[in-house]
Amino acid sequence: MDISSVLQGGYQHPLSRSWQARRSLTKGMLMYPIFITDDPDAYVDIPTLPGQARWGVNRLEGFIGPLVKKGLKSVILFGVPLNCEKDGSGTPADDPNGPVILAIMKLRSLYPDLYIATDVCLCEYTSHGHCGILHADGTINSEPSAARIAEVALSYAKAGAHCVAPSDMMDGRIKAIKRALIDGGFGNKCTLMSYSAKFASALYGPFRDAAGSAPSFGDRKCYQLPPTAKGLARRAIQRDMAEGADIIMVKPALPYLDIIADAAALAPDHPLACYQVSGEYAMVVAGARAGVYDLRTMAFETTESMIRAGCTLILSYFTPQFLDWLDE
Ligand SMILES: NCc1[nH]cc(CCC(=O)O)c1CC(=O)O
Ligand SMILES: [Zn+2]
Ligand SMILES: [Zn+2]
Repeated sequence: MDISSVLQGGYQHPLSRSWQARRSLTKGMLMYPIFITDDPDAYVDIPTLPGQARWGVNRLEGFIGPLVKKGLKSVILFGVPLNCEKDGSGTPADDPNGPVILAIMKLRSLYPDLYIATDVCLCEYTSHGHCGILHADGTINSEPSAARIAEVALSYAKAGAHCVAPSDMMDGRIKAIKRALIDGGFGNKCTLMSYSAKFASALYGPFRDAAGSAPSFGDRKCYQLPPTAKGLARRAIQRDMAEGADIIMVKPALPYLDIIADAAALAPDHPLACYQVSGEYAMVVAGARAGVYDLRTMAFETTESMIRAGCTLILSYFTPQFLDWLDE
C-alpha cells in the first residue's frame, strides 16, 4: 500500500486512540442538573426522566453526599414549587424560604468545595407558565421581564450561588443581571452563565413534566430561537458576550453541534457550555433499553461529540453515571 494511504498505524492501541482527542471528558467538565421541590422531605421519581427525581431540601445530603465523594464538582439547581401561590411576575422565585434559596444555603454549608449554579427563570413561578412578564395581550413585556429576572438572579447570588444562569431568553436580561450583580456587590463573586443560543425545542418535554413549567397557553417561539436559526444564534451569542456573560451556553446540544462549533469560534475566550437536555437524555436511555446500543458507549459518544465541537462544560443528567464510568 502507498505511504499516504495508511492511517491505521496511528490508532491501533487504546492509548494512541485516546491521543486522538484534542480534549477528553473529565469530572470537572460536568454540571449536574437537579430538581428541588418545596416539600422538604420529598423524593419523587420523574417518570419521563428515568433515574432522576425531585428532591426536598432535607434529602439533599443523602443524595449529593455520595456523589461528592465520587468527585462531583458542580450542580445546577432548578426550583419546582408545588405548594405556592404563582402570579404574573413569578413572586415565589425569590422567596427566601423557597426551595432554591434553601438548597443553595444547605449545599454551601454541607459541601464548601461544590460549585453551585442556579437556573434563573420565571416559568416555574408564573401563573401563566411563561418565562417572562406578559402584556395584557399575552405578548412578552421585555423591560420588566429583564428587571424581574435580574432581581431573582441577585437573590440567588446573595444566598451563595457561585453562578446564575438565566434560561428565559428575554432581550436585555444579561445586561440587567450583570448590572444588578455589580451594584449589589457581587460583580466579582458570581459568574453569569447565559443560555445564549437556546432553541425552541421538542426536547424539553420531560423537563416541563419535572418542573411543572409548561406554558398554560401558547408556546415559547417568540423568545426561544427557531431551530433553523443559525444567524440568530450567532447574534445572540455575540450580544450576550457584549452584555457581560461570563459563560456562553448552547441548548439543546446534540442536534446543535454546528451551533456549538460556531459558538467556539465566536467566543474563543469564554468557557463554552452545552446542555444535553431532558429529551436528549431520555432518548439515549430509551434507545439503550430498546437494545439499539449500549448505554455507556452512547453516553460517551454523544458527550464526546459535544467536546469535539468545542464545549468545555456540559450540563448532563448522566453526571452520576459518568462519575463511576470515569473511574473504571
Ligand atoms: N426556562 C425553563 C427551562 N430551563 C431549562 C429547560 C430545559 C432543560 C431540559 O430539558 O433538560 C427549560 C425548559 C423550557 O425552556 O421550556
Ligand atoms: Zn422559563
Ligand atoms: Zn430555566
